[in-house]
Amino acid sequence: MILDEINKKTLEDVEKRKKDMPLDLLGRSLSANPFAPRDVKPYLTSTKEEPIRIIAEVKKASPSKGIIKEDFDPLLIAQEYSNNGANAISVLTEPHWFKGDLEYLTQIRRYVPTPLLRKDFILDKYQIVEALVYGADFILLIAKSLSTKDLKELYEYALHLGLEVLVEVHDKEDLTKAMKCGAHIIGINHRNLETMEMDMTLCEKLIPMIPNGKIIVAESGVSNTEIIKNLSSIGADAFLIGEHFMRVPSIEDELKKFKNSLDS
Ligand SMILES: O=C(O)c1ccccc1NCC(=O)[C@H](O)[C@H](O)COP(=O)(O)O
Repeated sequence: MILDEINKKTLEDVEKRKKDMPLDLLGRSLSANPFAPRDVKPYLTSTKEEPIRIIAEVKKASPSKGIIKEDFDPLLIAQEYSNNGANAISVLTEPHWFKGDLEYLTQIRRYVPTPLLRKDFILDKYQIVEALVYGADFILLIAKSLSTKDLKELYEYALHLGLEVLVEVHDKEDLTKAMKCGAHIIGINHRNLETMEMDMTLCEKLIPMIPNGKIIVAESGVSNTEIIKNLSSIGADAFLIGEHFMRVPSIEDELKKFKNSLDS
C-alpha cells in the first residue's frame, strides 16, 4: 500500500539525514533562525468578511497522477498564490513521489509573506525541527500513519516549538485520534491515502462529529466553486487545493473565483 511505502522510505531518509546532521546540531541552527513561526489560526478561520480560506499547494507530482506540472517553479507559483489571495501555502517537501524539496520552503519563506505548511509524511520529531529551521509555520500530521500516542507526542512537540498542526483524518477512527490529541485544525482528506479512492461526501459524514470551535480544512479533489459552496455551507473553513491550481491556465483567475465562491 502506497502510504506504508511512503512512510517506510520517509523514515529511511530521516535516519540518513540524522547521520549527516544530528538533531542537536540541527537544533543549534535555530538560535540563528530568521523564521519565527506565525500563528496560522486567524488565516484559516472562516469569518463573515472572508468566509472562504484557501491553502494553495505547490505540487509538482503525486503518487496518483505522476508528474502534474512540467514547468514547475515553486517560488513563482507561491508568489502567484500570495498575490492573489491565498491564505496559506502548502509546500510539498517529500522528494520521491511528490518531487518536493525542503529547500522550497526556505526559498518561498524568504520572498513570500503568506504562511507556509510543510506538507510531508511527518513521523519523527527530527522532521518537525526541520520544518521550523526551513521556514514552515505549520505542519501536517496524518492520523492514519500514527498511533494515538505518537500523534499526541508529535502534536505537542510541534506546538512546543511554536508550530501549529493540521491533523489530517479520513475516517471516524482517525477523527477519534485527532480529538484525543486535542487537535484544533482538522483536515478532512477526501482521498484515501491507502487506495487513492476519492470520497467527496466525506465532509458531510465527518463534520457533524467535530465539536464547534475547530478549524475545518477540506482537502483534495476540490476543483470548482460548487464544491466549495457546498462544503462551506456544511462548515468547512478552508480548502486545501493542489492539482487543480497546477493545471489551470491562470492561477490568478481561478484563485479569485474560488475566494469569491459565495458571491454568486
Ligand atoms: O495526491 C496524491 O495522489 C496523494 C497520494 C498519497 C498520499 C498523499 C497524496 N496527496 C497529498 C494531499 O493531501 C494532496 O496533495 C492535497 O490534499 C491536495 O490535493 P489535490 O487538490 O487533489 O491535489
